[in-house]
Amino acid sequence: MKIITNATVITVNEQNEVIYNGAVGFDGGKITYVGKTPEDLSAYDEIIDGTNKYLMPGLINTHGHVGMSLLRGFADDLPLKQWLEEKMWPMEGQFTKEHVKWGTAISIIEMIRTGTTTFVDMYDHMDTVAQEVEASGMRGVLCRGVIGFCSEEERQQKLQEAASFASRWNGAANGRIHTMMSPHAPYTCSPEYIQQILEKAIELNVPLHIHMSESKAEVEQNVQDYGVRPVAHLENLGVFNHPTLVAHAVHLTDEEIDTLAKYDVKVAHNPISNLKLASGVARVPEMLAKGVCVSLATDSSASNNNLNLFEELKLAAILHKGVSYDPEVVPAEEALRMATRYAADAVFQKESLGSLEVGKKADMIMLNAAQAHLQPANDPISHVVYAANGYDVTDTIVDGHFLMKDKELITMDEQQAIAEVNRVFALLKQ
Ligand SMILES: Nc1ncnc2c1ncn2[C@@H]1O[C@H](CSCC[C@H]([NH3+])C(=O)O)[C@@H](O)[C@H]1O
Ligand SMILES: [Zn+2]
Repeated sequence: MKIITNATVITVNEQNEVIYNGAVGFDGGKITYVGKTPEDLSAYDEIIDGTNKYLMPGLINTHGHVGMSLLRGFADDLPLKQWLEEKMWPMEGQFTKEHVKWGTAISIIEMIRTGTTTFVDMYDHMDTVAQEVEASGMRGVLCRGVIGFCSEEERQQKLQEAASFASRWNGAANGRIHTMMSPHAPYTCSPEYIQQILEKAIELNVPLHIHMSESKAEVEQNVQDYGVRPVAHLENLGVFNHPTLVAHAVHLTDEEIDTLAKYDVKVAHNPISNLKLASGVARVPEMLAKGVCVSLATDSSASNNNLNLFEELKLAAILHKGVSYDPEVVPAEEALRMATRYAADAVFQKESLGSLEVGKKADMIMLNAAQAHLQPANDPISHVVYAANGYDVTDTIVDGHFLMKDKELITMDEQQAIAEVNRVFALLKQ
């Protein structure tokens, strides 16, 4: 049994408790104690001093494409459609396993360094992504995303690949890997294809993950092609009768927000990506007010351009205040829940992730609180959301194992990943 002692514990439990001089005990990957630092520590065989540290749940990034870190800085300042069709897809078409391996490796390193302990990934070459998750000790919710712009034969082959991936890796890596099925978007998959993917998801009993209502142009195109907006389109196809996580949900009417609430559709909010691609600003306060589960995500490093979820945490808390002229929307505690508790719900693991509570997985991070920019030490939650940044994280623990200890990476070779990602990027034709 291990215990971290003398820390400021930000539990993100139902009561939003902060425990000063707190401690978290854990054993076999699970949390066994949360409370004040006990007088008697004789039951523990490892005692980790958390003095001057914030100890909190690891952040959960609910949407992204980690292989795309290879395209960081490759094509900036374009609108979504042009960016995808002219820049991303031609480059991704050349990706081999090796590209995805090293794009994934630098992403995982960045996430470990900035306090993310679980990430959702929609991509291809997913065996490679899953192997990196397994080797790194991270937690992943992974799916082989499929785009239907190809021959029927290729579409069926992609569907088989996605289903085979989802069934082989679900529960792998000591339960650290969960899987989903994923039609890329309503504008890249026909209704028939979406239904076939949905049927597989039902058969395999895994959730569905899809991009939805990201840009105004997408919504208009959907109305032209199918006579309805994307939400009604997916509702009509039966998608929302199945557990579903949608990415973006930027352009929504009041009725569409009601629909998402009614079916308990989970939302991954990607504020930086949506701003950078000029897609717009999601109606997060309205969604939260109606009880929609809204979580935070980075999207990929090609549209962000990093995977530091602390940036989303702050932006989600301030952006919606500015847009609504209401400083009371998305308060700090709510933003923090969107990156932890609600995100655990968004990946259908709310029983085991998202807060520091006895019985949950020991996925947690520590931040160095003894720094000038985190003084005076008066409100830890405010500081974590508004003043801290991802590189204040000193320790990252997943399933009870340290992936970073005192800023030192335990499972990943950063120098090798830096060298390899540059080598394989140079192999691509631009
Ligand atoms: N913000 C975004 N909106 C829509 N699609 C995106 C976004 N960011 C990345 N993508 C794309 O999402 C896809 C992930 S799914 C992979 C699809 C696969 N290559 C196939 O052809 O079947 C990638 O092709 C990305 O370029
Ligand atoms: Zn995406």
